[in-house]
Amino acid sequence: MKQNKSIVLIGMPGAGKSTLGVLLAKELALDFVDTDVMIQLREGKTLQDIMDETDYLNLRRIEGDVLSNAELPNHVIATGGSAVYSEEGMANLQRFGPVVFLDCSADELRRRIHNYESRGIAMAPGQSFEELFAERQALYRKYADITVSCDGSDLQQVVDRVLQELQEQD
Ligand SMILES: Nc1ncnc2c1ncn2[C@@H]1O[C@H](COP(=O)(O)OP(=O)(O)O)[C@@H](O)[C@H]1O
Ligand SMILES: O=C(O)C1=C[C@@H](OP(=O)(O)O)[C@@H](O)[C@H](O)C1
Ligand SMILES: [Mg+2]
Repeated sequence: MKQNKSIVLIGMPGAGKSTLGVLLAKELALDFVDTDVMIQLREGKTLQDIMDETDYLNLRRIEGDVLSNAELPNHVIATGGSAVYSEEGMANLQRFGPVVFLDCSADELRRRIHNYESRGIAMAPGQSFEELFAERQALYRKYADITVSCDGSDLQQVVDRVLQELQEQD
């Protein structure tokens, strides 16, 4: 594992990007950033406020802008689940290190998250969770350098698996 390299976590809401990212950063002596927090700081409001005041496409636009202009060497970068809608944003993040897709089944995500409809997910009104899941799988796979399955594994097991995959890449 090169010390000057960042790691970019992608995946569905509930996949564990934010929770796992901090643990990974500690294991690897890297800094940690959650791009959702970057968006909120820049806008001075919560993601939910942005969605309520405008719409999900505006949130995706702002997210794309933040990701495209981010300078994040030596970080574990937890993205929001909708980061993959920004081609330019993902291309920028890819400069800093490998993209790790935390791959959870729809059933597992449903078990973890009970408020999908009110969680501020950047999705079209009326779109079902299953439709969103299918639409996004293709995008996560497109950007993934490493895919780690998360079903039935606790946080530490997933962290260990990510670390192992990163070592094998080096
Ligand atoms: N491997 C896991 N096993 C069990 N619970 C998990 C796992 N990964 C994440 N969680 C839980 O799922 C919830 C969502 O995690 P979070 O890190 O916020 O996901 P994301 O940032 O990908 O939306 C949290 O309550 C977290 O503790
Ligand atoms: O997938 C999404 O549309 C979103 C996921 C959220 O982040 P997490 O994936 O960390 O929950 C956050 O960026 C925003 O509420 C939109
Ligand atoms: Mg998160």
